Amino acid sequence: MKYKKIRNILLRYQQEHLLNHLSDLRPEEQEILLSQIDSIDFKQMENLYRQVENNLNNNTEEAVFNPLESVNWQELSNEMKDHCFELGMNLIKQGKVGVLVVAGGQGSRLGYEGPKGTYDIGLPSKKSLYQLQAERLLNLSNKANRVIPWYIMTSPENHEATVLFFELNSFFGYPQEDIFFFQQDVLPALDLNGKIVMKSPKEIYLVPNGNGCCFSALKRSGGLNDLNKRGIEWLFYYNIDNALIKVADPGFIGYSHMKGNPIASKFVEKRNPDEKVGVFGLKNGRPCVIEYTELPESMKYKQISTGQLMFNQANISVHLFHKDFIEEIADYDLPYRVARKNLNISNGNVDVFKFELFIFDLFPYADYMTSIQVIREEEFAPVKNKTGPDSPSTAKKLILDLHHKWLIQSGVPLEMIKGKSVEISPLLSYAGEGLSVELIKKYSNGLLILE
Ligand SMILES: CC(=O)N[C@H]1[C@@H](OP(=O)(O)O)O[C@H](CO)[C@@H](O)[C@@H]1O
Repeated sequence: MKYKKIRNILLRYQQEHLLNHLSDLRPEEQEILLSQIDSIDFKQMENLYRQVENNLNNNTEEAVFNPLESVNWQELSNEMKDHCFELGMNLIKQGKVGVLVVAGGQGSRLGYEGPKGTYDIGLPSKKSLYQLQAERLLNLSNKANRVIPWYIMTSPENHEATVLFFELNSFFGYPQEDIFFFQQDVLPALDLNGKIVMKSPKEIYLVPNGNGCCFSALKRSGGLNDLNKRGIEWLFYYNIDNALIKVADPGFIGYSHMKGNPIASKFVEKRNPDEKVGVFGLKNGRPCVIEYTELPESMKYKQISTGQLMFNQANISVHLFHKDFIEEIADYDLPYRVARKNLNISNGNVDVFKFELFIFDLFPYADYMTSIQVIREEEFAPVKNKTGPDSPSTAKKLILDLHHKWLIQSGVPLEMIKGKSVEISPLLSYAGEGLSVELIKKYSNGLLILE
């Protein structure tokens, strides 16, 4: 009965190839494949393919783009920085700050099978990205005497492995009741002719549907209720793959709170016109990010009189959202963005279209947003590629260089650490504070590693 119904649907949408190998499968495998097929919205997939055919992805052409007003954190006075920090710390102390990490992606460029957050970038301590983040959050939580709730978005593909990783590592000392795992959706990938791609004869290739689904997924999972119950006002959003992420940065939170816009973001200066980062701007007067895949050449190289790129505010995927805004937009339908990718399947490689929602397609719903420039070397160490730029080795070097700098700034004589790799546990210092020569002597290993 189920088979017949499914077959008819597939025939209607010309996707009957999904059943080509059904008779070769064991009964339980057949059952799994049929329910996978049953969960697909074929009408939606047909519409998405039509979108590709009509090349509707690029909606940047007719709009008017302008740079977004911003402030450089470095240029604020020390009084202002202290004031913002205190404001942010107070919000954390009052339990008004939560953190959301989007960690459901596939890490295909990195060539790593497991959840990206479990990746060890090769630091002396061998800490995973998750551990680095957990410890930074714990440091702040200890200072505030209040645990910062942590919402972790996984995908069906990596959910179990993520939770297991936390369990095996005793949640890195984080109170379990303050971690909330929830899952994003997946969508099939389509081949260039619009056919749904099979990963193997028994499985459809399902791809996480992008970070733009995070608030609807949070709501569906009960996470938004949890946020409300706890009285959280600001949600600090970030991408799992930034090894230098200053999670729940109090200064940033304080400044954004003071400005009062529903969204705030950090940015760094774009390294060069071709760097694969989105850029902030105003689209027809509303805040937006134009993704690197969609930035027209005319905007990419455009300079202002000083020679600086006009659109130079590189998105490092660090945002702050006000809870009221999240509630307002959680159910909004965002447009699916199309990307052409090469996927590895059981009988080789195949070119596909994959469909994703982008978090920053929510930005134009805010009347204005706060935009803050920060220092790249202190805040942005993306782990995207296996080797070369933005890889584990560049991220590791950025962390070790920063920790070295922290010690020097704390008055530690160069001879003591010259030529050594310095790694400071985030449990010991959140952003370089509280370090000294005595500390080096005390923690020559463990919390502070010198190699
Ligand atoms: C949809 C989305 O969030 N894209 C972000 C995100 O891209 P990735 O495709 O995940 O690398 O992170 C980049 C920073 O690491 C940022 O520049 C870009 O705009």
